[in-house]
Amino acid sequence: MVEVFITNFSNVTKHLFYQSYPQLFTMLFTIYSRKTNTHCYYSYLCYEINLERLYRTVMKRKIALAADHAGFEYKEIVKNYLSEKFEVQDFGTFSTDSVDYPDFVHPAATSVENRENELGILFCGSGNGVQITANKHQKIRCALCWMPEIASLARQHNDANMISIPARFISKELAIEIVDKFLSTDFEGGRHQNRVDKITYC
Ligand SMILES: O=C(CO)[C@H](O)[C@H](O)COP(=O)(O)O
Repeated sequence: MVEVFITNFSNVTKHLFYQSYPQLFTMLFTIYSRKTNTHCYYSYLCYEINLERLYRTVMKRKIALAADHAGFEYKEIVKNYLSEKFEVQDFGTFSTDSVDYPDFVHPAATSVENRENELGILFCGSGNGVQITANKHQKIRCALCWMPEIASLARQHNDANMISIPARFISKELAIEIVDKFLSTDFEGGRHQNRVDKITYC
């Protein structure tokens, strides 16, 4: 039954299914690989990587945004900037009234962990509070970015799936450049993959 299920699906369908039900898909794929005695883990990773690229070209990429009152204005600017090309999910805050950033960051980080959103962008005054909060999540690698080169490196070397922007310390133009670099740069893998793999084992 599992074999029929796996083999009858096109890769695109599999990927879309994986996007919606990652745990169920992974479970079925594991059963299938054991049953057929094939090294499906690697083929799964390969098609995951290739389909990720295909997916990006045909589907709008999903981006989570969250901010506190200090980052609210920058969040709105970035939201407007991204809204045409990306599917943006705004987790708040929705005004400059004083708030506590974890109330907005945790839901945004959870959505990236659950793969409801591919990547996330966070804003607060210094960028630190939102970053520290996001990095409490096991599957989140959130990098504090105050210049575009740091955002590129966060993707290339750290496979960062979220960034934090210090809204009180950089210009709006620079924030947009940082966002552009973050969203257009891929993880390099290789030696960096080994290091990233070791991050959560502490
Ligand atoms: O940067 C931040 C957290 O790292 C916050 O935006 C900052 O602490 C908010 O400060 P205030 O309540 O004084 O506006």
